[in-house]
Amino acid sequence: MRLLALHVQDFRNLGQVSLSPSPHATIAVGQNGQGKTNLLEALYFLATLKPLRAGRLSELVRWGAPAARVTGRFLLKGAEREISVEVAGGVRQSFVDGKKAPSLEEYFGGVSVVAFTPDDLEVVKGGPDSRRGFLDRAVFNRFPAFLRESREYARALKNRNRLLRTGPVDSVYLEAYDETLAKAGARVYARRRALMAELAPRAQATFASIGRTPDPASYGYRPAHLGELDFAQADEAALANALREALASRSRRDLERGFTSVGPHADDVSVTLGSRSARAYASQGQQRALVLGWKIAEIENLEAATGFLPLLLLDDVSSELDPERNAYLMRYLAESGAQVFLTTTDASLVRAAAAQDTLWMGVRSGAVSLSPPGDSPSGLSSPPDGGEPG
Ligand SMILES: Nc1ncnc2c1ncn2[C@@H]1O[C@H](COP(=O)(O)OP(=O)(O)OP(=O)(O)O)[C@@H](O)[C@H]1O
Repeated sequence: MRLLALHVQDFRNLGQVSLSPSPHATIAVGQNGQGKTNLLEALYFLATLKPLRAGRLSELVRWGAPAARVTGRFLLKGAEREISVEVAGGVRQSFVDGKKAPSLEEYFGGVSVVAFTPDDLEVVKGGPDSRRGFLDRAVFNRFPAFLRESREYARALKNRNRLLRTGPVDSVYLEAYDETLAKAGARVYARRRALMAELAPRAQATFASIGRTPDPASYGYRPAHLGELDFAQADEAALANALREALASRSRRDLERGFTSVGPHADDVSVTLGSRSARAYASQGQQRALVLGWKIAEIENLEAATGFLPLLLLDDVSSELDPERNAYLMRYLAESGAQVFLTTTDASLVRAAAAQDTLWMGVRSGAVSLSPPGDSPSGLSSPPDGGEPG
């Protein structure tokens, strides 16, 4: 898979951007607050239909503009196809080759992306919700149908919570809501479990080579409150049963509190180092190495599963990693052959990922200036005047 062309219109502070990315590294250099992350976010949104940071879709539309639109032309299995996503009036619409996308499967058609941001580096010590988001992003990348499945779960959860808040509830009525929630929840459990089965061993192995510690890492997911269930082996019907029972047994408490206390939305991912909680005991450098191990595993896992390397989006992570781990990452990117987009305020931090055909771009006040391929800002360790190389 390769992105041949990208067009962005009125997305956040970006007015109009058209570029033909390098098959390898495309690097956006600029000072803080200029629009570098917005460019990656546009690409992430195109490839996943999910915002990277925004809470609401309307945040993605450039202030004062009626709509935001991102279009990408991809080379996939020898054929070219164009996908677009548009946001207008808080509503998203997706297109394939200029026509409304008939289905998500048709839209994605093999496009996949892995993003790596400074927020990811904080995930080990953050709260369960950020780890869940982190896990689910990997699940979306691996199983695009999860976009719809997780929404179904979110809808069922919202409906049950609304019912709990409206006061005394007929138990037969509540059971019907539990049934819907349990089925949708079982799907989410199964998807997360499948992803973890593939990813965790790879992440553990990658960490072993970058962690600089004799302690092994482990990454695990086990839903809470499912009793004696053998989570690793249970089929989807058994998962749904277990969740239905957990919902029923906690319904009094849920009614008192007005929200659902069990289900995939309340789970956590455990990350341990030498069998101790990494959140509680790992150093900051170790925590970041644990995340780096996970991200590299995600890339390799997607390649193994789909036969393609995903697009890689790295938002200013180099300045957050120590020099040794940054060097590891840059070497990995250069050797992997992946198509990668990097942002940085300091070109010297990412130069090791650049090859002869790197496309360097400067980003300033939402405008992108391009340097011809190969015209790297050599000797430019800190780009002058807002980072317009070349
Ligand atoms: N919907 C929007 N319309 C117009 N401008 C927006 C919108 N959303 C965000 N911005 C602007 O985008 C800018 C931030 O861009 P971005 O996050 O891409 O910065 P950056 O270049 O990655 O900076 P940093 O290096 O600090 O991460 C801010 O000036 C913000 O006000």
